[in-house]
Amino acid sequence: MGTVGQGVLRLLGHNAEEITRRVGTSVVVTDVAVRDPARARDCDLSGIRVWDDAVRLVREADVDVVVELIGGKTVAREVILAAIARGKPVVTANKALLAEDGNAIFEAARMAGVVVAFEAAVAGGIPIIKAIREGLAGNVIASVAGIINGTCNYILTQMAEKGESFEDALATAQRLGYAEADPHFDVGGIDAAHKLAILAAIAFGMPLAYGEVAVEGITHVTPEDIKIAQVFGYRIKLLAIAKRHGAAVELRVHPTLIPDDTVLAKVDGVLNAVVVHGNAVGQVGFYGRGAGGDATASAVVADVIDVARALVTDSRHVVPALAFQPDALRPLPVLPIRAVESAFYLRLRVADEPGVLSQLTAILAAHDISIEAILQREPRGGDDATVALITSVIPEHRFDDALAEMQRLPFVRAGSARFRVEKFD
Ligand SMILES: NC(=O)c1ccc[n+]([C@@H]2O[C@H](COP(=O)([O-])OP(=O)(O)OC[C@H]3O[C@@H](n4cnc5c(N)ncnc54)[C@H](O)[C@@H]3O)[C@@H](O)[C@H]2O)c1
Ligand SMILES: N[C@@H](CCO)C(=O)O
Ligand code: NA
Repeated sequence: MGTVGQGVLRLLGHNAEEITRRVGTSVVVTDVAVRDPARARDCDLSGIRVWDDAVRLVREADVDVVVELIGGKTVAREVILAAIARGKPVVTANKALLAEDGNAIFEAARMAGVVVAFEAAVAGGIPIIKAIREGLAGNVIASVAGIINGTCNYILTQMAEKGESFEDALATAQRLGYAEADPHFDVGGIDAAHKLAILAAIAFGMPLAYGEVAVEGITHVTPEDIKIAQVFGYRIKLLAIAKRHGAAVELRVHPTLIPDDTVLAKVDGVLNAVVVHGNAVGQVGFYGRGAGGDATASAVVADVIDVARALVTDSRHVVPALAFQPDALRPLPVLPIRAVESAFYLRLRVADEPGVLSQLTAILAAHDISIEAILQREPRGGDDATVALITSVIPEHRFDDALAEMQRLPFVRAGSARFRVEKFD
């Protein structure tokens, strides 16, 4: 019931209705184990049996799935092995344990016929495990690389953009629930190396080889290095790289200068990004929140849903074709496009005469449409002039009404262009 555990409990509550429609039955938290029952928590434990001994819970409670969100390699390992021994599927976010002891844990799970699911262990909310293991399974994967520690990326971003000190940025990352219990795992590059070992295993089909990852953290990256790199046109990011070289692989985590006009250079704050190179698909990129209670809970709950579906559905239809159970699909009214809101780009050909702009803008104002950008190009060689503009976000019917009125003006020629504008931020 720490950062991620509370996030999972909240999410299972908030999204209960849709989760039931996806699984075919409700997913209910019946039992939790906590270290300190007296501690105040940002989630509702009413109706839930609270244990002070996690291993005992797993051995004795009447549950279908065990979710391990304790972290570390002692109690967490005991919890997972006890669940496997009882034949209970396990969901965990524990990359440290999996990277270091995963070979033995997965073997024990295989022998017992039990699933150990771990989407939350790598890149938080980004569904990278599922993408590589299932979505890209038709490829021979040549490389997996990216930004996979949210805490380090947050610190480096704050140092570069806000001039914040390393210590202050780390303290904020801890407060926001991004950092590991021991933040040395983050800033020392160890957490990224744990995740890289997991990625390399599922990308290349090799056992977990955490001990062979070359690791360098970000503690010696100074504000001065960040500034000089910026002058050269680079950003400094903690990258994790796994690449095939013939029959060998390279596995490394280190601060890296990357050109500031590349996609990875623009992945800032707690965001993670993973780029996979497959021999059929080419390059595929994944991007999203890599840490934090809610983003990580998204991945944990996805695994819980996977496991729950397998428990309640016949094996040929574990994942419903349309994601929700067939009897849970509900028709939703689709908005007519005229009611959809968007910003618009408009280009008009107009006669070159006085008063053109003011009449066009008067019509827009009358329809309560504000202009975000506008330009007028003078006529060349007897041509008409061009006026182009971008509007604020408005319902489409309002834009169309204004456009129809503009097109009735005597100086507006045929041949206008109109496109929707999406800003994606
Ligand atoms: N925070 C994130 O963004 C994030 C993202 C991905 C994965 N993870 C992983 O998720 C796991 C949990 O991380 P977190 O950030 O929630 O850590 P956290 O420290 O907030 O939570 C861990 C909780 O476990 C409790 N605990 C410790 N020993 C216990 C015991 N014996 N019995 C019962 N409870 C016990 C602690 O009191 C604490 O509340 C870790 O494996 C971490 O690496 C975290
Ligand atoms: N401490 C980790 C949590 C997500 O695995 C990070 O900052 O990325
Ligand atoms: Na993930």
